[in-house]
Amino acid sequence: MTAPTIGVFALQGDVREHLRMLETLGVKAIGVRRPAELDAVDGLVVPGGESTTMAKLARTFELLEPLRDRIKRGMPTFGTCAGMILLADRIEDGSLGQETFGGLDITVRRNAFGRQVDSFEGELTIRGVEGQVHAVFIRAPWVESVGPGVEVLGQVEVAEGASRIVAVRQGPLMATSFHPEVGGDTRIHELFVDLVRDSTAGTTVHSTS
Ligand SMILES: NC(=O)CC[C@H](N)C(=O)O
Repeated sequence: MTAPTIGVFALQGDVREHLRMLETLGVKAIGVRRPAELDAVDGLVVPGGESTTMAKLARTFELLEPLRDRIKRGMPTFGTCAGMILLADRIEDGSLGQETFGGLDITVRRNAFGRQVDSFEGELTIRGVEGQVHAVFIRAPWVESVGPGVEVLGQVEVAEGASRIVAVRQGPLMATSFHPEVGGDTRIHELFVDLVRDSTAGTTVHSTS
């Protein structure tokens, strides 16, 4: 099978790190700034950055509707941090009126971890990845609630006995609150590349939950 082409939404955000990670995995990786580039990809990464700006730029560059359409038609898409916000169907209060690409039946809270722990790192267990994953959170969102079709892949403990969801999957859509493109661990990207390969091979992607 030929290697899939995976795009990285490239109007704003940590584009380069994702491209490098995907190339390490033997995938053809391209930046997506225009509808024609979106047409050329089998899957898309929406990176971290600033979600309000990213949505506005997507609209300006006439990518917003084509993106929504591709996601609706089942394009495997992986959102990290701001990318998670953009894939969410709902944003908790404070961001009323903010547009998203949507697709994931989740409600997210932006900048959820608060000022004091604005940015932090930790070891997480992620479903589908053996052992621990070192996760870097930068003004990260968390997932407040998930719909019935959403599989929780990872959580982080925020207080004794209280955890928040930071990684999810729904069919061909995946999202993490943290930045898996930082550092040399390619395993989260591998999960996504597998989703893209399954989808280009024409197999149905089943949720394991
Ligand atoms: N590192 C990030 O992607 C931060 C996301 C940013 N706080 C937002 O709300 O868009």
